[in-house]
Amino acid sequence: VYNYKFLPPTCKSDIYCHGPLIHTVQMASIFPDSKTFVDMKMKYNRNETLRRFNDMMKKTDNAPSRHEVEVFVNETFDPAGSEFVDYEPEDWIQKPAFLEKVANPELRQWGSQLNLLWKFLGRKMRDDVKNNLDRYSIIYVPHPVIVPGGRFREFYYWDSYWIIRGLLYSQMYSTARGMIHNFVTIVDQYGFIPNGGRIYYAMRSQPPLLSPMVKSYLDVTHDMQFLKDNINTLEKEFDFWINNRTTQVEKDGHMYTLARYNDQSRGPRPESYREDYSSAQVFRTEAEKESYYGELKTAAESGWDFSSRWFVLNGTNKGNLTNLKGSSIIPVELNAIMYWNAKLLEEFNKELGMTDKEMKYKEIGEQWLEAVTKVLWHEEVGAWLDYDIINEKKRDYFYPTNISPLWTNCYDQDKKQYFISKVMKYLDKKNIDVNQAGVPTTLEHSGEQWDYPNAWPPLQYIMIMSLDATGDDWAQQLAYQFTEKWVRSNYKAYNETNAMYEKYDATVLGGHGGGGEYEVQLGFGWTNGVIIELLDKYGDRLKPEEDSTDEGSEPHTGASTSASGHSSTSAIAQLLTGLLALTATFAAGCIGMLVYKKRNQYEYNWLSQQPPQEMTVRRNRTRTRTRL
Ligand SMILES: OC[C@H]1O[C@H](O[C@H]2O[C@H](CO)[C@@H](O)[C@H](O)[C@H]2O)[C@H](O)[C@@H](O)[C@@H]1O
Repeated sequence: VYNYKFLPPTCKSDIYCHGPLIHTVQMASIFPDSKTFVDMKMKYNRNETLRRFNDMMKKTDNAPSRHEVEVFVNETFDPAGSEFVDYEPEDWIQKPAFLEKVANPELRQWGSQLNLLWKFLGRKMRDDVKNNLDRYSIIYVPHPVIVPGGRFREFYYWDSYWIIRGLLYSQMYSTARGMIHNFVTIVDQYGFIPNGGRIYYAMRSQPPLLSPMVKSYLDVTHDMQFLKDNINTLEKEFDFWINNRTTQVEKDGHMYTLARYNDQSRGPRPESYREDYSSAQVFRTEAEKESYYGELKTAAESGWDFSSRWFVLNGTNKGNLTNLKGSSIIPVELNAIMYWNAKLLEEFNKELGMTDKEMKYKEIGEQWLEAVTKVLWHEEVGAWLDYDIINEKKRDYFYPTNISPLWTNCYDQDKKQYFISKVMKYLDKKNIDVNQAGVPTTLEHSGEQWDYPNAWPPLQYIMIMSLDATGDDWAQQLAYQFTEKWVRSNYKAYNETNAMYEKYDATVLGGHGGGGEYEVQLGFGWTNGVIIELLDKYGDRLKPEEDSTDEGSEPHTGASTSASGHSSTSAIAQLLTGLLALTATFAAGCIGMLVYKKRNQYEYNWLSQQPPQEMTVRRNRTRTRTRL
């Protein structure tokens, strides 16, 4: 029986996290997205807010209508997003060096527009937040942040890794430094980094990428003082994962320590309260319901919310959300990242002359590498695989993360060729490259957003950088093929809809992703960061679309042929068409930006998904209406 009684709620607040108020408001369905309510600011202090709520309940005999709840919310709360003021990053520059590396003029122009988007994703908190913290659900941070976009109005932990790398390529060093420093202050306060910048996320984290963020920053700035000032905090964050997220796995008579995602709190996710509470009704007992809530939050901690990757049904990945068992799965990338953390802490301490600590982390790294290899590597498969603790067996399903130990060098470097050739054969067998627009998240079509056919920026990045990091020709060629598909698809979607998406469709060139519990979001922090880095790395040879002179590119299916038929036109016509399209896109972009500047920043712009207009976006060869 799940012992939930001693678990704390998702946060202390009886407005934003638990208790009758959030239950009544969220179950009344006054907003299409449950996250809207928990992002609203209280007009009054907690006691007064509760007094008004109790009054309303008394007047309505504890059964308020939807309208009565709506009136209460409008009278007692300010709109979501009230914590921010307009902010344009001070270190933004118009022509960062990465643009010079992009040979193709269309892609260079696009890169320039992506660089511009940092201005529209910047958020700075009002002073009032600091002075009246108890009226907000936002977690106060001292420096401005770049947010993902749309409904995601606050920082997200793992998203920030790709955002910060993008900022560094855009030469926005002080914004990047500020974001990392925000995380440092949060670890000092909470002991770890929450999933996102809201108190309702404060009992779970996301993949631990703080030390890798610091490494990215140091590689560019060599700011050793920053490292010296913050090394203890980086170690503290690592300790959180070691102390709260590891478990023992037995293999061939030996015990190994490995990490897993594992939320330890009570109640539904406040930002998806109605969804969680309603779907939990299939369970009979409180203990079963609480265990289910725990699994939902554990999946959210992984960043893959939700996916068949966390379904365990009779030892398979079939089922639905009620079969979530992520806390009993040892995930490959989390352990590859834990190894990376240990190696970075070893390296950082070495640079600071802290020999004892350098040795300590060296030893932890060695133990992790051994555990990952013994428990997660499978020679007969040719890949690392997640491990199912319940059924004591490997989960032999394709995920891009199955090769993530190549990204973090979490394998025996003396056997590099052995690992590379095994992995290349594995990928070949899985036929991943048949998809024309990227690498799918899984091969399961569950309808969840972290499943087929969705393709996510961080997973493309992990796949590409894993292959590239090997230094092997064959692997690097495949990395480039994946890059080409991804860049072309993102570019096509941008040209057609003037938007960058949080996720795409691996099977449709220019198609955005879908599924899951909320509408696909625009903006979008990690998407822009990944594309900027790929433009920097491969910009010398990337082209926006396949042309007849392309060599070495894979044959594409008919659906991937350019909608404008460029391949059959002459070079001059191509150039003119390109220039025309570019001017039109740029003009549309400028108009979009002007509209954006004129409207309320949070409620009526395309970054926050509110519609100045409706547009049609192609998806899976049918046309669906998407609000921009
Ligand atoms: O509100 C539902 C869930 O939304 C977030 O998850 C998704 O967006 C995040 C921001 O881009 C991203 O980090 C995550 O991988 C996505 O699945 C949030 O992180 C979840 O906790 C939340 O329940």
